[in-house]
Amino acid sequence: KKPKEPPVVFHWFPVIGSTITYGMDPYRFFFENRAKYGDVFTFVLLGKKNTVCLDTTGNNFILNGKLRDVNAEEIYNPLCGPVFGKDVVYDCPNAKLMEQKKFVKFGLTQDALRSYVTLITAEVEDFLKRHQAFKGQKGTFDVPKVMAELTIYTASRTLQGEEVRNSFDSSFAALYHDLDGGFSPVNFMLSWAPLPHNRKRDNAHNKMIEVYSSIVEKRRSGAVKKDSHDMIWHLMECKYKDGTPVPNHEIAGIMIALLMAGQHSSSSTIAWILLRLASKPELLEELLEEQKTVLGADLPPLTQDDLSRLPLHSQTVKETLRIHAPIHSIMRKVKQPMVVDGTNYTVPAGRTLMSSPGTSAQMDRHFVNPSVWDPHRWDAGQHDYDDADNDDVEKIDYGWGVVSKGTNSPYLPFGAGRHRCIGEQFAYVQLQTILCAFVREFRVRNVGGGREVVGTDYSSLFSRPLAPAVVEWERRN
Ligand code: HEM
Ligand SMILES: N#Cc1ccc(COc2ccc(/C=C/c3ccc(C(F)(F)[C@](O)(Cn4cnnn4)c4ccc(F)cc4F)nc3)cc2)cc1
Repeated sequence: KKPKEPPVVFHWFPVIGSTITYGMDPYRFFFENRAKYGDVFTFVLLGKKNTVCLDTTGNNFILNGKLRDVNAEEIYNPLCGPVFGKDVVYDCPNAKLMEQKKFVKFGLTQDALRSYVTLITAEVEDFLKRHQAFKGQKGTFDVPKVMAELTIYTASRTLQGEEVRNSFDSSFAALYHDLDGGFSPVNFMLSWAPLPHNRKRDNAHNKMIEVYSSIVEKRRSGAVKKDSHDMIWHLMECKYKDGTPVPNHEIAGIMIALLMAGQHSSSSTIAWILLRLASKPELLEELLEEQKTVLGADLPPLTQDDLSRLPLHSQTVKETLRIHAPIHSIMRKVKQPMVVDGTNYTVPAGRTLMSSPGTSAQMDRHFVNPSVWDPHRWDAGQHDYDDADNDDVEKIDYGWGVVSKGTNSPYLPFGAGRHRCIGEQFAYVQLQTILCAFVREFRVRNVGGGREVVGTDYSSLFSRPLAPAVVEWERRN
């Protein structure tokens, strides 16, 4: 007798299934169907059955799944392979990805992060003084558009290095744009199709591999002095466990992957932070107060050590990621039949599992008034569930550093388990530093002073604010 499978969400048409309702608003889709079917249910997305496993049990079941049971690269490589390149991330065995994550994690040293705070501050201050959108004393600006530009400058100046940063002022920006055109949900299905956006993607990818490889060659030749902590220098010195150094095309592919990851996640998050502050300007004043109280009224240049002494700034980032997680759906391919934790359902091999930590982060059983954006909810002692940094949380090392399994946490914006993010520390340094510099320079508020916030655009690979999202700015002092 066939084992019992999870209930299937009602749908009128085969293939289309629930694609539109899910694609328009994944969280609304998850909550509505959770009310009908519970935490585990199946829906049809572009002709494929996806079994969703929600809440902390579902997060743990999928994100801490065993390598022999769940597989990421089979789902992600058709989309990511042509963008990132050969032999990196999902275009190689998981063991090789674990080593590549170790390289990157170990490249983000305290010294590197310390130097990034200074570099990011310089980029932001220069940007806020010279950018077209910020001429004069006050005005308006389109937050998502302007923050995307600022993010790419701050990320390329630090992680990518001087040569890449300078090339963004010219050809590289166009290459990035064409490559990014291939980084969209339609390519979960059509990444192989000889469509114009894929030809542009492939052309841009090949040119970017060239750019990175020539940077590496020039540096190996000794023509360039090592005077920074960028990730290219670090990867040039890394060796795999079997002793082989990282080949140039893999250094290039990893750097492209870091560029795409960081750009979409950080620019969406900093945009949401500013849009939320514009809807709640009193919090902006509190942030400035925090800096003056902790760092001194003369607001000396920010250092990395300062960041850990500005709790309201990090809580602002933390709370924004709770409501506005850039990745709303995480997927894995089932390799052999699995009984779903906490149920008597079995999912067959070949099924796609979908986890949504962002959904558990908005459940009222875990957070009071979950739809209210309130950084103070994270004030010391206001919540009890296991935070990643307390010691009675189960920890595990997949070869790229010890991580908390995040087994019972309803708050996992960076995922959990072997595929957990290694960019969290960099993201926090980048986001908090941009926030600090912005708070010092500007007041922001909604046009007309309202307290509303724009809706979310779920149509691309990363959730982001619906654009354009224009707010008023005014230079302080
Ligand atoms: C606010 C910022 C960010 C958020 C919310 C975020 C979120 C995530 C999530 C949810 C995952 C797990 C994906 C999965 O399980 O399939 C992940 C993995 C990852 N992220 Fe991030 N990320 C952020 C920034 C970054 C940055 C800045 C980098 C690089 C510098 C980065 C590099 C990676 C890598 C390499 C992985 C591992 C993927 C794997 O092992 O399969 N992320 N991130
Ligand atoms: N009609 C309709 C209709 C239907 C459906 C939809 C939308 O449906 C969906 C469904 C699933 C998803 C999944 C998001 C997803 C997963 C993986 C990745 C990633 F792999 F790329 C990443 O994790 C990204 N990352 C990590 N850290 N920061 N960024 C990454 C890893 C390592 C790496 F090195 C570089 C990386 F950048 N990116 C994104 C998004 C949208 C719209 C419209």
